[in-house]
Amino acid sequence: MNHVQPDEIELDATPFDKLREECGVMAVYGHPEAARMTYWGLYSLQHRGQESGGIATSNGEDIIDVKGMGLVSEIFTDDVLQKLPGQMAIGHTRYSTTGDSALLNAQPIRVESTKGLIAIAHNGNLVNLGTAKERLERDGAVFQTTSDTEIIVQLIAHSAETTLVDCIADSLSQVDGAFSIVMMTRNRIFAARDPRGFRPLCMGRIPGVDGKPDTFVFASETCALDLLHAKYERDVQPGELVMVSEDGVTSRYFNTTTKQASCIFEHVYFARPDSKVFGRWVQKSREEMGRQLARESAVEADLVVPVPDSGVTAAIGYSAESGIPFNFGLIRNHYVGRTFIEPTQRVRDFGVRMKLNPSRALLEGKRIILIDDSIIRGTTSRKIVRMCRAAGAKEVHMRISCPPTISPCFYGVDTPSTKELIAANNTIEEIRQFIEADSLAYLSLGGVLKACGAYEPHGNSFCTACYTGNYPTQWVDVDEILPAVAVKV
Ligand SMILES: O=P(O)(O)OC[C@H]1O[C@H](OP(=O)(O)OP(=O)(O)O)[C@H](O)[C@@H]1O
Ligand SMILES: NC(=O)CC[C@H](N)C(=O)O
Ligand code: SF4
Ligand SMILES: [Mg+2]
Repeated sequence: MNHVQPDEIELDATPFDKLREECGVMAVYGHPEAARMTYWGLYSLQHRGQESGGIATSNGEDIIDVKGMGLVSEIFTDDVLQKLPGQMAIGHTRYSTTGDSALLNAQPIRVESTKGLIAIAHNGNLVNLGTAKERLERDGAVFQTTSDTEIIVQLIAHSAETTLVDCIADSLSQVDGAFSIVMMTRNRIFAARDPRGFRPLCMGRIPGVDGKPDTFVFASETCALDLLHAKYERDVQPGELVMVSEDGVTSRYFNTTTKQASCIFEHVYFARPDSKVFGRWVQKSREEMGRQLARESAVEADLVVPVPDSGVTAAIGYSAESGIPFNFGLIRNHYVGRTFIEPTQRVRDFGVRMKLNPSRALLEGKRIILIDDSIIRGTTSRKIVRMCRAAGAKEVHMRISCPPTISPCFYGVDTPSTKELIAANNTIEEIRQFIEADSLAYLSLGGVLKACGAYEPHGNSFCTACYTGNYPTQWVDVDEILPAVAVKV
């Protein structure tokens, strides 16, 4: 066995200095308070990235941007928002997957190019950086940042096409990997998704009052539209480039031949349950994952206990299907963020204890089933199993609402390397011993796909590479993706 052994807690550790999940993007076209609307939207997308945030606005003549490290609410005070005039805005919340976590790489990235001023915000990760960047540098491109996102703008600037929209389509057809992007020039907004549709991106509309034109909104998740009272219209489709200008909304496709591979982990963990992602409610998928898990791995017990926050919806489904009562046996401190990508093991251990605390009144003398969405390093599970036993639980059974995570992600999720993924290096029985549970079971791959509607008519096709090691793109570092020892189920 090759376990990471949790160290003892170090009280002077700073456990929450790097809370990183995913990126979130927002765009608003045609609103007198575009910056403020974008700010509220980003607030709803804060769970997708907490390293840095930024908003760029256009007043028709110039693009002004404000970016900072930290949370959206820390960067954008009322005074700051006043400095962002204009009826168009794009925004971003970041955790880095390419390039440092530094202000330099915060987004939106604003570039004065041969094709005019362009600002861009990106969720996802490009996987053919080497070839594209080298070629651009040979052609004289000077990069301002170390992030992958700038490549898209440099490709636009160096495109031989004549119209801007053709240059954008040309650029997007040369990059590979995951990109849900919003872009802005002085007078237009663009929104696009990579041909596989890895990451979500939706479009909404706020009807204009008193004969004024409608406002168009783009966001990573529909929960951002709700806050703005924007009506969800549709998703930006994989391979689609949407443009909003004073002439209205137009759309074209820059790729129609690549097979869809939307990220299933969005439904398992990342997205908020109140969001519709890839045209499907996350709530519905997650509840169904819990139901399917109960059908696949039943166990006798007195109580179903979710690991908050991400395990809650699946636990509701598990309880409904099994008939075993549900209750919050673990209480979450809401002032602590996500823990799975904390910088060091010691810090992560401490983080789990600060974040979750058992409710002895509910657990004492009970046989409990803990439901979580994933085991990444095993830190959370091991800690909480111990905590629950210390709080008097008689038996602790662990159920996970997705298959074992055996391979890292290269498409915008900062999963740890293969050697840190517990399921890449241990059997399920070994993991059970490590987390000290009475039993452990994962949802099957077929089960998670079914729960996400993949087998329904017009169901999505998903990327499941973190469970299978089968990556939908070719441009990945092969050494890194091969599990040290594949999980023996
Ligand atoms: O095996 P580990 O390395 O401990 O990681 C797994 C845990 O990390 C995630 O939750 P997280 O605490 O990040 O966020 P959440 O509050 O949204 O559930 C995930 O939902 C698991 O609970
Ligand atoms: N997680 C993401 O979507 C990151 C976007 C981009 N690749 C960056 O690193 O800044
Ligand atoms: S590898 Fe996993 S996390 Fe990454 S896009 Fe595919 S399913 Fe999503
Ligand atoms: Mg969790």
